[in-house]
Amino acid sequence: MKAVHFGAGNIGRGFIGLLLHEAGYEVVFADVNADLIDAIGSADSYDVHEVGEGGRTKTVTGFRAINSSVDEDALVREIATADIVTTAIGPNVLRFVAPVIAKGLLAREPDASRLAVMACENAISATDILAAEIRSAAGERSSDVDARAVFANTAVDRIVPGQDPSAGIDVTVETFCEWVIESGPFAGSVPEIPGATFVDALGPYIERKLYTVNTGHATAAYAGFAAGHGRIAESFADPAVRDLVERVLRETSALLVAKHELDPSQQDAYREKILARFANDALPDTVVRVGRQPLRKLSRNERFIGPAAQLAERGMLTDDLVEAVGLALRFDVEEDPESVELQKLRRETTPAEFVGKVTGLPADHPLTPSLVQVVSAP
Ligand SMILES: NC(=O)C1=CN([C@@H]2O[C@H](COP(=O)(O)OP(=O)(O)OC[C@H]3O[C@@H](n4cnc5c(N)ncnc54)[C@H](O)[C@@H]3O)[C@@H](O)[C@H]2O)C=CC1
Ligand SMILES: O=P(O)(O)OC[C@H]1O[C@](O)(CO)[C@@H](O)[C@@H]1O
Repeated sequence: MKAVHFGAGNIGRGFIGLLLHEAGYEVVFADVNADLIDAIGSADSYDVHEVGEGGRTKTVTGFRAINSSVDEDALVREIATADIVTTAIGPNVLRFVAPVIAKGLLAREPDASRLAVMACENAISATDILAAEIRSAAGERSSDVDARAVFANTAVDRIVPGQDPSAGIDVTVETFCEWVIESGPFAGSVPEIPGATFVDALGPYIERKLYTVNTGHATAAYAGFAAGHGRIAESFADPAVRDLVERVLRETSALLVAKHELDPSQQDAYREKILARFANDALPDTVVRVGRQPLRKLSRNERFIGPAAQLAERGMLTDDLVEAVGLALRFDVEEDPESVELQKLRRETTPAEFVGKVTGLPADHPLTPSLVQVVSAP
């Protein structure tokens, strides 16, 4: 069994590549980072160090590596003969890998089994976004794409911090991981991946994950940055930051319970477990990494505006989420192009224009006035 995985970064090596390896797949990593691909290509194994309570080290073997910017033909051949294609490259990059996946699909033998395509990104319906791009890249052969592929959305949860450059291709991760995949598209024959959980309805899982883990983590990052903290664990140990994270997650939990009819005590337990993960001092994670790409994180369906807009539409409280958005506006990191753009927009637009442009909310949305107010604050 063979899997082609796009993105040999933190999640690629430390989570999806590991689980595919444990499931018995040979993993072909495809990445545009030449140094990384050379390092993976010249290694026989790498270690995944799980840190925190119960952590242990796991070794991944049986992989190869392809530089996807220079060796497209080889990549097409690999996809044409693979069982699974996964991605962990960032939601905004999916459109760039779609053309080569389309070529690989169209190069498959017509009687080959259907290729399972799963985007493993922090975004709602990331695989649907990828599938649309693949169909578009296939042009008039888009119906062949659907005959040859099964597209399944997924939710991925494991905190994998930036890595120490001296660690080579080894990866340090937290012990927790959860890969949830929608089963419907497989029509009864899901791929064998023991580390993954297949569910009928992914919607509640992805919203619960994005609006709890990601909303809380990003709040800790933005509040921590504003308070002058560098590491996430240090930020989370600041009582004022922790208090805000807890308040924000009580608001998102209220939405999740109301919308998906979750058991409130189970959601409380889920939230507590996540708060303990944020406090993991063994993870060398930074507020700059977790807060990266603030414009994406402040967009319409993402971790702040997504839940806050739905809460406002239901007439429920959003004060703490709006406070967190206010802190996100102070994320000013020279090396992060979206942070630079965010600060530029703040200087060059009115608060109302800023809210419309960044969040995509119309002026008459019930959340808009409180956002305009927080953007107007000095
Ligand atoms: N790191 C984490 O804790 C978590 C990350 N995620 C999600 O996983 C995805 C990946 O995140 P990370 O692994 O942290 O990022 P990363 O930056 O460590 O890895 C991304 C990799 O994708 C590669 N890449 C970029 N453009 C590419 C292209 N066109 N073709 C092939 N490879 C390309 C980069 O060179 C890099 O090696 C993101 O969507 C993120 O939101 C989800 C859960 C947790
Ligand atoms: O990867 P994104 O979407 O930029 O979000 C930042 C971080 O959020 C988490 O997924 C969960 O908190 C991180 O570990 C992740 O890298």
